[in-house]
Amino acid sequence: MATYSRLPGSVALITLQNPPVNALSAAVRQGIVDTVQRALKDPKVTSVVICGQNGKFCGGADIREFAGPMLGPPLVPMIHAIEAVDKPVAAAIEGVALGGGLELALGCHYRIAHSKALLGLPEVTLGLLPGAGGSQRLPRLIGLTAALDLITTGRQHDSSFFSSLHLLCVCSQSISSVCVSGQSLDSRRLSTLPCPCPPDVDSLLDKTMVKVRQRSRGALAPVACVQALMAAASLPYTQGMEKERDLLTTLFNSGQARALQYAFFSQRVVGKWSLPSGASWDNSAARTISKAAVIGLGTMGRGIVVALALTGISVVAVETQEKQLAEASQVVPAMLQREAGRRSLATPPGVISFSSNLQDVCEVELVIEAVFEDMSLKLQVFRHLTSVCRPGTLLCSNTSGLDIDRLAAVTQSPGLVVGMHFFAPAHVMKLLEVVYGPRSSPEAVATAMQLGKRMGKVSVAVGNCPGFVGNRMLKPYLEQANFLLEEGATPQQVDEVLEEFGFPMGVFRMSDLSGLDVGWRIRKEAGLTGPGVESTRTRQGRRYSPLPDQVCEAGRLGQKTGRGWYQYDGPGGRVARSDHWVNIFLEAYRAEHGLVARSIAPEEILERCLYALINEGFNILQDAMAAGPEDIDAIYVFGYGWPRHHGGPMFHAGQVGLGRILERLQHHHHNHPDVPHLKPSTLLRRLVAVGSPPVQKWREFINKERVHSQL
Ligand SMILES: CCCCCC/C=C/CC(=O)SCCNC(=O)CCNC(=O)[C@H](O)C(C)(C)COP(=O)(O)OP(=O)(O)OC[C@H]1O[C@@H](n2cnc3c(N)ncnc32)[C@H](O)[C@@H]1OP(=O)(O)O
Repeated sequence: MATYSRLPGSVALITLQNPPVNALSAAVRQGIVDTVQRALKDPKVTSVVICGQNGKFCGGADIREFAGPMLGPPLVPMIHAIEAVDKPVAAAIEGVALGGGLELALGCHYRIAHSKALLGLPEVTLGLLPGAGGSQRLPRLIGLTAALDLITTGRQHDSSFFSSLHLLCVCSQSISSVCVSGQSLDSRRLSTLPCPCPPDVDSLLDKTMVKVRQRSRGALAPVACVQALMAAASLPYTQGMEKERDLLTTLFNSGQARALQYAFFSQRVVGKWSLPSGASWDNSAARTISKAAVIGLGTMGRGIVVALALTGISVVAVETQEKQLAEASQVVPAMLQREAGRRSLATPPGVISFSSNLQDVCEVELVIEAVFEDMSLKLQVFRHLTSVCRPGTLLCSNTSGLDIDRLAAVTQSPGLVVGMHFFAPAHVMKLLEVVYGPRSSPEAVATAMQLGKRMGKVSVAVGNCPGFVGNRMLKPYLEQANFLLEEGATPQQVDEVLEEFGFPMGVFRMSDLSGLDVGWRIRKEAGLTGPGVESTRTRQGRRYSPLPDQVCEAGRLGQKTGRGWYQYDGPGGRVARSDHWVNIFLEAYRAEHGLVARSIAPEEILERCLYALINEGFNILQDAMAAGPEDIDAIYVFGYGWPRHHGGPMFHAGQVGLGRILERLQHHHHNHPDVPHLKPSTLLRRLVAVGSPPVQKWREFINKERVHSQL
């Protein structure tokens, strides 16, 4: 709702009230309409100020309402009516003015803001465009060039940025002096102004469209934003508004908008974690960490040190190999400086000390081990840590899939051991998997989750199983990609299909980037390859492709060696080019194994890679290794490049239709009975059997099924 009060003198104050962010729900819109009317009717009122309760102007349209029918007064005529009134109206912005909130402010005649307020039009991130006049009013106020950047990226900025664009009035003036009654408001009505455009407007729009299409990888909203701004640049306001409405309707009804809105809420759902034990964010106390240590200063360790230091934590960075330590003590401060600059921090807040002595971690509150991914080495480090650290120190491992319980078992306090699985580069990537074992205490999980949040990560609590959630699902995906090569596809064909779907990189380009030796080592440890293992295509009772092992054996480890599934300009080269060697190698391989190459349709490539991955997601939910589909989807969107406009693998399964996924998995499993990952999960079958409920209902369904021992 919105409340009305009279300030001393002649100013009416309208306060938006809808905690926590004063979103423009039907009740708030109705409140605005009513209170503006009241101010207009009151002869003693000469000016109006609109503000938000609890130091927040407005977080925009109420996204929760998008799923239902539109009730209450619509936003566009409401804002238009405010702009048209003949008493000056000012928006007094504290906290946030986002989306519809900023559009409301653009309909006011004046805008003033607190220096720390954040403003922006983030609709594009929800699969929409600023559809309450924002795409037409903003460029008329700040010019087409600046508006294009803000609207197509959804970036938020503080008031000094917007003051420089003349979106805000000078803050030092009092509201009553800003809203001087009697002055003509004509020039304050943004809809009546021309849109300032640069001389090369067509070229600017064309270039922006090309850039946006490249960046958006199939997302509709950024393209629609450019189209709406083209209209603002070339059409009168009324026609521009019609274009805005048409584009918004198309976007609003698209699956992409639903996916992006789901992604918005799932990011928040995973923050409210809960464990099968009943421990959760609201009953577990997190410790505040001020001193931490990182053991191992390879690529991951260095990134983790920077991520911690950026939050203001003092870090002891330990590396026992002198050469690596010397290098890290040069590189890490430079990384920290660069990242602080990127985040507009004047000076990096945390202090880092480098050491080659494990003993130096004895005073810290939390340790993150980031040594080489080798169980015996990690066990050795954990045995050492538990003897040198103060009792009560949290011991975390950055393992990407090894058993947390085994590490916990060698310490004096297994309850204080959790996994903190970062993604490279650790100071940049948003995802953190917080891995709990049966003995991890709620306090340890809460502290790791809280620390992740402080580092700006999307932290997801996951159970302890090989590969945890993300890498466990990656395995069947990679496996299918290799089988497709055996059957006749090329790495480029597979990658093109996945990139067309929206991944920034196909599976083979991604593997080259990560290094092919990572998986090779894991397969060797699992006894799947290496000396003494017979070179067959069935291993440990299931279909196995030795292709990636053979590529590694040829010395092709990916970008770092300049050769992998593709060729590069040299070691460390970034641009992937197809390699004749790979084609010859695949032909020879198929001939050796009596395989006849067939032409494989893009649909089959996509189905087999994605549905195998999705099927493993259902198995993970069934095994209670992730609390809900939102957790899996957040992991894939923030850690594995899953296109956000497809919501995440589990959301995508719902969009495709669970019945269809089941039927296609059955089909592929029938054709490949020696591939257990294609066997449809029991949970998927159960969901289909009860009529394929929407993804938001799965968590409840799984819990019920578990109670009734159906899973
Ligand atoms: C029916 C047709 C109408 C078509 C009109 C189309 C026009 C649309 C214009 C729009 O305005 S679209 C919405 C644009 N606004 C946004 O995208 C802002 C989204 N919110 C945020 O970015 C952040 O939440 C925040 C406002 C910066 C606050 O961040 P903070 O970290 O402080 O808190 P959160 O944990 O993110 O949020 C707290 C709480 O509030 C819920 N919430 C936030 N924004 C909205 C919103 N716009 N609508 C509904 N709910 C919102 C959020 O989900 C959290 O809820 P929880 O239950 O506590 O998890």
